[in-house]
Amino acid sequence: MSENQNLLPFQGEAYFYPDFFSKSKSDFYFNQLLDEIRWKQEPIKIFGKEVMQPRLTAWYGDEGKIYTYSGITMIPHEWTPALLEIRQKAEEISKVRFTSALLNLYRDGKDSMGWHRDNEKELGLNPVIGSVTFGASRCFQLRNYQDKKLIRSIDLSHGSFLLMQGETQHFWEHQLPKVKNTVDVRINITFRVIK
Ligand SMILES: O=C(O)CCC(=O)C(=O)O
Ligand SMILES: [Fe+2]
Repeated sequence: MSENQNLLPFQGEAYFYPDFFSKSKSDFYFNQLLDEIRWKQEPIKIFGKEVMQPRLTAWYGDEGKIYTYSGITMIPHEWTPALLEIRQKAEEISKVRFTSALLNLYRDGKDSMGWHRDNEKELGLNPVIGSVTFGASRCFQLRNYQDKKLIRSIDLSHGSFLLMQGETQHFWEHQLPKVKNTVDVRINITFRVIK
């Protein structure tokens, strides 16, 4: 792994590993996850109003690690063998023990995730987030919270790994914007440590 320069100029750390999983492993995991994960479209509360999220999600993890975000409480499903293998690789490079994973499935270019920080109190002071991508590449952006003109963009490709740590979740928001051109399904796993 040589591609490990910090993508952020200050106030946090983000490291990108483009070929974290081999092509054949990535193809295998993509199909496996597409098939066996209990994908659902869930509502979230925005200013007290329920709206459907523009993507499918699922929550997996250690028993009892309950997570609340945007007004919904997520009770985890049990780890699958594939998720445990992927987590193992993510843990080796991240040097933390991940308790939980939020999975996202973007069906096409209209599915997205808006600007946010992964700063729920369950994640502790400086969250370590390990993000795995299988399937279509999508543009991922980090934007400084104080200076919203300061943006870093990166293509998260099939089999890649992005590690965010340090003060990143205090000072940088991130998003996965919609795209106009046709894109295939993308699966993302964000591994997290719930305290
Ligand atoms: O799909 C992605 O790459 C981003 C996912 C994300 O930001 C999240 O799950 O909090
Ligand atoms: Fe996030």
